[in-house]
Amino acid sequence: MGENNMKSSNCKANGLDSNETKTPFLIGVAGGTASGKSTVCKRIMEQLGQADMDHTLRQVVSISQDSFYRELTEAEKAKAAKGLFNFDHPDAFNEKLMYDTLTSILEGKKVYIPSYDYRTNSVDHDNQVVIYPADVVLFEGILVFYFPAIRDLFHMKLFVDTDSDTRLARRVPRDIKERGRDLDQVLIQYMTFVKPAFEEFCSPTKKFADVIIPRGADNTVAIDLIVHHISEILRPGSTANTTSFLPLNRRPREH
Ligand SMILES: Nc1ncnc2c1ncn2[C@@H]1O[C@H](COP(=O)(O)OP(=O)(O)O)[C@@H](O)[C@H]1O
Ligand SMILES: Nc1ccn([C@@H]2O[C@H](COP(=O)(O)O)[C@@H](O)[C@H]2O)c(=O)n1
Repeated sequence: MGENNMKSSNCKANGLDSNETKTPFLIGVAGGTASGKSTVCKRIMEQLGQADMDHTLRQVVSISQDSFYRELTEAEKAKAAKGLFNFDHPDAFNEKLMYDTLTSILEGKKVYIPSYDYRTNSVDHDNQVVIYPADVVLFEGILVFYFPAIRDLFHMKLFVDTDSDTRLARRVPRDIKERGRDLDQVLIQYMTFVKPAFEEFCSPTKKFADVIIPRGADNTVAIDLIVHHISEILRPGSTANTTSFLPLNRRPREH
């Protein structure tokens, strides 16, 4: 199905005529490294029957903040290869690209997201992912609530709160198997940057969350409640309208 058909089917599902563009419901999912953010997003999509669907037809999409790491200089790349670059500091991200992409998504536009290669610590511009307009967009990452302008864009904010020992125990094998790291590198990076930056930049953003999800994807009750809420938004004939999805600071003034 083409892009226009997709937009029209989404609009129908929400009681809009095909010329109206719907503002997607934007959900931020924050939490420490390996807390289960992407697994929680995956569960939400699975329960909504969206996981194994053609991506052009999805009503719910999930995007990782890791796609918005900034390009490194050659000197920074050399440090990163030894686990000596701080990827957990807000300065490691391209905040403007993140903001511009999310605002385009909120305007109902199709956007292109770079993929990220953890093995080379670089953005892969040759493999961009197309994000088609959707009804619900999940944006997950360690610092999605850190930047005030970006934080204000979310309609709902979730914080995945998993014990730090569990997170480290999950991060070590993941980084070795999936991100091409060796044990020393993972542990040095964790103790030098990841843990202190979590305390300084990520953990304090928990206070902005609407819902805190203890134990991540193991917390099936929390996930069921969130899925129920999203289902209501997707329900055909839902009373939710375009402006009611807008963050407070972007809604037109009522007279
Ligand atoms: N509830 C869980 N039980 C066991 N392993 C899990 C659970 N949640 C996540 N994992 C594993 O932990 C690692 C990190 O999970 P992930 O969802 O990618 O975290 P994040 O997106 O927060 O970095 C992955 O290897 C994942 O398969
Ligand atoms: N080149 C990179 C980029 C990021 N990281 C680490 O990834 C973590 C964030 O991703 P999660 O899936 O774990 O949330 C973050 O803690 C960075 O340290 C990296 O190691 N290399």
